[in-house]
Amino acid sequence: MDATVPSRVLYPPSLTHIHKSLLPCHQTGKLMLTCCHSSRRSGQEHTVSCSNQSDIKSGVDWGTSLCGPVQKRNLSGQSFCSLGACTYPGLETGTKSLAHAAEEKVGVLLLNLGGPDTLNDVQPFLFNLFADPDIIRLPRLFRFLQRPLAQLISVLRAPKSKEGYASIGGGSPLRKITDDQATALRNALEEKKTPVNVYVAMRYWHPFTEEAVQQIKKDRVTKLVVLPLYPQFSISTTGSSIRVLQNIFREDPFLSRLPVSIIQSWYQREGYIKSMAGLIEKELESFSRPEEVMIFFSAHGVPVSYVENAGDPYRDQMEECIYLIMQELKSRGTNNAHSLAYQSRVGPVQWLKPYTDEVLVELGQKGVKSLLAVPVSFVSEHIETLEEIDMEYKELALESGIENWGRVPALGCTSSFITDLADAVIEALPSATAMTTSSVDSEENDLDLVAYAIKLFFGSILAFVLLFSPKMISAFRNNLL
Ligand SMILES: C=CC1=C(C)c2cc3[nH]c(cc4nc(cc5[nH]c(cc1n2)c(C)c5CCC(=O)O)C(CCC(=O)O)=C4C)c(C)c3C=C
Ligand SMILES: [Fe+2]
Repeated sequence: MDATVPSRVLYPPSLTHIHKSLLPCHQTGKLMLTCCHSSRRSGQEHTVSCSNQSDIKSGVDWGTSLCGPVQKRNLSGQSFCSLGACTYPGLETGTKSLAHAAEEKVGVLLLNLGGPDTLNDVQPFLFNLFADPDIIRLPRLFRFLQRPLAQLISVLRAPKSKEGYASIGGGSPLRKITDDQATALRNALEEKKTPVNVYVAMRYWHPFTEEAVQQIKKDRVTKLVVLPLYPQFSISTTGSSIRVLQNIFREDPFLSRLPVSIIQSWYQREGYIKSMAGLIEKELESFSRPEEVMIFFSAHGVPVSYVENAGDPYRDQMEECIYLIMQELKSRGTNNAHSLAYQSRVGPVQWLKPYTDEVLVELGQKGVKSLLAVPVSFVSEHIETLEEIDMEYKELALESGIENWGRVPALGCTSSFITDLADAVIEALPSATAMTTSSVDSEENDLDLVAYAIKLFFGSILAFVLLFSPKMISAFRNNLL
């Protein structure tokens, strides 16, 4: 890694920062927010998203505030973003006196998805997930339908999801694994002479983000590092959790002044890449002819529109991540063939391709005999590794002619990985600044009752038409919901 890289840590995407980065778009001339993200495919730095001002207000289009205005590229081809330091009146950043530093109480907030603890939790968990406007992105006119739609989809999907959770022991293992990671991270930071409190904030199940934030307030934390447990950024995961955090922080006088540093993604960190390469190498050894094994990266998908319309950097980051892991393996003398596909699609829209199930069948038909599946978008075991990969995809692969199947375990508490997360936290600390916001959102929230009634009327008609559209009906038939 290039030692001259100033920081890979991003500041909280506050509206203050967003306004600073409004620029006229060279294509349309409209005022646009820019988010820089370099791509390995082009080999050059380029801007992947331009979103117009109305999108900013919606609070949904996370393409707008992913990286901030400045992005640089280091010599080894990795991308990072940086923003100028943003100080808040009355709060010094970086140069604290020794006496002040002694009173410091650092918190680390781990962001994760959460999962149902029992089968009874499955439907309410799914409701929380589908009620998230970053998961089902309805046009503004239909936003009032979010909760009824979430209720409907969660009830329809619950039986299928319950079967999945039943087959992995009756609930999600996410809470326990995340708690273990929190403990391991606290210990690793203690060893590095950085004592911290670690908090867990789940997006869709307990402990909810609100619960974690209340604890942070109670503990009078003086500086906070926000660390998502997703290596790559997506609007639907890290973006969604940060939006919730921003909403909570905006309303609270203590929290809105708390210096915060948000690590938005860390897929390019050396420790993570090396840890992944280590797990892959180890698992390859369990095959009788390791050099003939296809390394098959399977990432959780997102709808294509997130990447192509909303500027989600997820696909670019995923491809860069795979590139870096393969480079690391090559440098260790492992030159296996590899491929990347996307799993776990839900609903009647197009998701990132190629789809994992289709690629497995194709590989089998092409004569691939040995395959090592590598889950790459998440660092814990969960339903999509334990059920979807280990059961469904394994069965499909074997039926398709693949004879030798293996799967790399999720990183979990692998010590080199946890140590690297601890380093990421330490690197993030100096850039903590207050999350500041403007009043743009509250102006927008002023309710116009007449407009609301009109929206409700036409929206209901359209929702009815949509729900019974051929696409929706075929999604039900094909078991995609
Ligand atoms: C990087 C990881 C993830 C992305 C991106 C993501 C997007 C995304 N997910 C859904 C719908 C569902 N996800 C579900 C479970 C689930 N999703 C992730 C990770 C990502 N999701 C994890 C780790 C889990 C498992 C949690 C657990 O309990 O172990 C589910 C519920 C399970 C099921 O019924 O299949 C749904 C539904 C969408 C729509 C989406 C992007 C828009
Ligand atoms: Fe998901």
